[in-house]
Amino acid sequence: MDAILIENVSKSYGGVPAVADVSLAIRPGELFGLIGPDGAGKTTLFKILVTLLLPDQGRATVVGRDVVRDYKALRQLVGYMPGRFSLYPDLSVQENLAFFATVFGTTIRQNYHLIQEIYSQLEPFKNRRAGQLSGGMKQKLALCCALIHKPEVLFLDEPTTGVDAVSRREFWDMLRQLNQRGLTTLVSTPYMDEAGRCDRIAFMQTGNVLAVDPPSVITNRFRKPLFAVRAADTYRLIQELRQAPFTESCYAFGEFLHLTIRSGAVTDHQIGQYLLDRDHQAIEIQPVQPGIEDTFMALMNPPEPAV
Ligand SMILES: Nc1ncnc2c1ncn2[C@@H]1O[C@H](COP(=O)(O)OP(=O)(O)OP(=O)(O)O)[C@@H](O)[C@H]1O
Repeated sequence: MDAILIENVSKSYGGVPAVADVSLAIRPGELFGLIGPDGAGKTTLFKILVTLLLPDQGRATVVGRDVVRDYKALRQLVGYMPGRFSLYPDLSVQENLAFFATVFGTTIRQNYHLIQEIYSQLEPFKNRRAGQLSGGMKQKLALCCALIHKPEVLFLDEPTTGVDAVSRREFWDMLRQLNQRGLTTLVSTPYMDEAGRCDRIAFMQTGNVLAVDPPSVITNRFRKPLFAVRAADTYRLIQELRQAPFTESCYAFGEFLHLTIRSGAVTDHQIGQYLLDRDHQAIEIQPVQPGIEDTFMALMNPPEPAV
């Protein structure tokens, strides 16, 4: 049995589709990532799966329970960490946790072993108001609150947005540990580097799921030559590379531009010559291995068919 099964689910707001005919199956014990830009429909899909929103069409089950018909039973079985701050800022760390435990008819003591490792980092601040915690600490507390009733499936909607890089890495280490204890986890993120830490990922854009695979399979599918290019005048560089006959796509990537080649062999030397002919200065060109972000860009912007 799939841990999460989504079959042709659609949801619109005032006639505008937010989730469009999405089907997806997530296996028990998977750490599954939903990757997509703002507005892709990730939050809407999460809300449907945790029974906070009704789908317009299609059906979905979580651990075999229907998200519409069995919503009451399901709420006990899922843990949900919403994207926006979900804690009570005026309650202390300990009071927040006790509150969530009580809502689910349990106590902190009963399930303390589940959160012990994470909560031990919060314990020195247990009397501090949640609103006064750092971003990383808030996120750890929200995770404890989502786990305190011993859910079978954990839903985390952009848990690391706005959190510093070190806390993000720590958070993913915690997710992997929880997952190794058998917790199925669906996590959404706009950060491509985090996608690589999932067992499988689904790309989502404008309500549609574009591809589902393990991260390594996704990047292996990227077959076009890829170059990182940099020069003194970035603005002119991107304009002129986009006009070049050999260019399929060109987009900003950190301090460089990533350039994919239309077809046929173009060497870094030929690209360099094209830029020298246009008086570019301080040119750097190197072939690079595609990452998940490159694959995502290729999926989002498929090349126009040649006419
Ligand atoms: N309550 C609502 N009323 C109207 N439109 C909405 C509502 N909630 C979401 N939308 C729209 O539906 C689309 C999908 O939104 P959703 O929040 O599910 O995407 P997302 O991938 O989670 O993005 P974000 O990270 O910005 O939350 C967006 O175009 C959004 O503007």
